[in-house]
Amino acid sequence: NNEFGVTKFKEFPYVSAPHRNLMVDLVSKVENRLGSQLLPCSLPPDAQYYQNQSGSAHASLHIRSGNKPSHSQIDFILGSWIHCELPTGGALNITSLSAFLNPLTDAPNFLIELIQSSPTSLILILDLPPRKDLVLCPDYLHTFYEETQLDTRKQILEKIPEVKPYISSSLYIRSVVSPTAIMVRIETEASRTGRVEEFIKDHVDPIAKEVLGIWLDQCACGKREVGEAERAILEKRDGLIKVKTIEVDLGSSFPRLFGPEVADRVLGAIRDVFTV
Ligand SMILES: C=CC1=C(C)/C(=C/C2=NC(=C3\c4[nH]c(Cc5[nH]c(C=O)c(C)c5CC)c(C)c4C(=O)[C@@H]3C(=O)OC)/[C@@H](CCC(=O)O)[C@@H]2C)NC1=O
Repeated sequence: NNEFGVTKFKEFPYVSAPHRNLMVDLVSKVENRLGSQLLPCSLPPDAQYYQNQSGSAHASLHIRSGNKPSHSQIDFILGSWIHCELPTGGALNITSLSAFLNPLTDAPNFLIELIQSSPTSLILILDLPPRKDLVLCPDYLHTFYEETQLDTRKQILEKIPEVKPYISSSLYIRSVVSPTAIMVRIETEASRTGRVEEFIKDHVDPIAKEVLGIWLDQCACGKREVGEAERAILEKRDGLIKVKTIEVDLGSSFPRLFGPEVADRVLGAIRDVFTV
């Protein structure tokens, strides 16, 4: 019975056109390529759209699980947007799309997050987080990170003057990303309005679509041999990452943004999907 019933997840409201277009295009690219393998979103409606008591924070969550493991190596695809009005008059917008594979393959997952906390600054996280130890498996490093040239895209972005590395305060987060992870913050002068939108349109959009394309071709639709013992190790590692990233990303921000009751409900719904 909330007005979000009419605001579809896929409209990514509250963000600029280039930001919305990018997220809509990425979700469509995933659904067009993997749609036949994905079940419809089965989250309860009050987890698909939720808001805080005062209505100053609105959010949407969309999770589609892969068909039974025998038919798909997709664990689930998760899309989300969060909009919070800040007391300073600005707004916090976090949009994210993540794709998790199941132990039928050991290929990397996909993650993009755009975190905008002011009209002149944006944090971009774009990575194929590894699912195996890169020291123990040199061919994994070669196949997914060297051959795919992911580092060249990272270098292109970091050449842009307003782009600075984003160093997460969480050592855990730093430990789960790949060596080619794009974790940057762009800070523009207040006078240069529209610069962040230009950056998203000219640089983030094409690179994000290329990285997603690599993930779809080489990871989601690639074939990897995974033995029984290895599958058990993958299952454990994947489970630990899901539990821990919910805690790091959402554990403190959700109760603060949505209050304990809504936070518990939505985190519970996410955990139900994450820890199958
Ligand atoms: C595996 C690789 C990962 C990386 C590299 C990674 C990075 C980061 N995400 C952060 C955050 C974040 N993300 C989301 C989306 C989201 N995350 C999950 C997780 O299960 C779900 C289910 C959803 C959809 C609801 C929200 C809502 C949210 C924050 O509030 C938080 C933030 O904006 O703080 C500024 C930052 C926390 C650490 C830091 O402050 O530096 C950091 C940038 N997060 C990873 O998982």
